[in-house]
Amino acid sequence: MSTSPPLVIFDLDGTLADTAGDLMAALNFVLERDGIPPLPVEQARTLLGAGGRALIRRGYAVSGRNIEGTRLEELFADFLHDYESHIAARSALFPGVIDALERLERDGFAFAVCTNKMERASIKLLQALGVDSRFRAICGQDTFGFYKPDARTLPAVIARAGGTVERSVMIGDSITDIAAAKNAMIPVVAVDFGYTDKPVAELGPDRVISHFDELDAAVKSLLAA
Ligand SMILES: O=C(O)COP(=O)(O)O
Ligand SMILES: [Mg+2]
Repeated sequence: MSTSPPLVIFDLDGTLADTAGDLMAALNFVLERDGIPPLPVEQARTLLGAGGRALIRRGYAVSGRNIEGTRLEELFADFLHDYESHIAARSALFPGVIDALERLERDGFAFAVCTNKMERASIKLLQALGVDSRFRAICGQDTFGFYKPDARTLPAVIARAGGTVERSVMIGDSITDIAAAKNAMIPVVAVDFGYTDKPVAELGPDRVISHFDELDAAVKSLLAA
């Protein structure tokens, strides 16, 4: 008999938490130091989803500058240092997250986080938001040596959280999450309030929700299927 609970795996930036204000502030810290005008927080939509290095590369590319190699690594270290100093100053859980976790927990679900943030920053953010202890595993871009959308990522998170691939669902806001789930043949619910330049409904998720109040029904219908 299996004792593994059904598992709900959450993306972090743009899914569990609205973090664009702090991420864009840290990006603007490095851009401004290089004499580049700050980017508006609305631009997060086109810049976030693939992790901090991608954010920096895309942020510099807006003004036509190509950043790679050791320069990228230096900027990434400075970005992370700045970001971690104000990690939840302008960040908050999206409405209904806590209530949804409590309802699903009462129904026997367990939870994990799979993000392309660094693991340390992810844990620090979830601690600051008061929810870290609710997750059986908090996995970041540097946790396994591969990351979303690599097909191995979600199975690795599931193994760490003590779940099974057959009874897991991914919740995310971007093409990266939807591709990671499809690559691992795991059903995926997209939230439509996160960071994506293309509407998530066009990216082929199994369900789309606009509020966490709709999460339970979406997850249960996918696991029953
Ligand atoms: O912020 C990013 O670029 C990635 O973070 P996410 O995987 O939690 O969305
Ligand atoms: Mg995201």
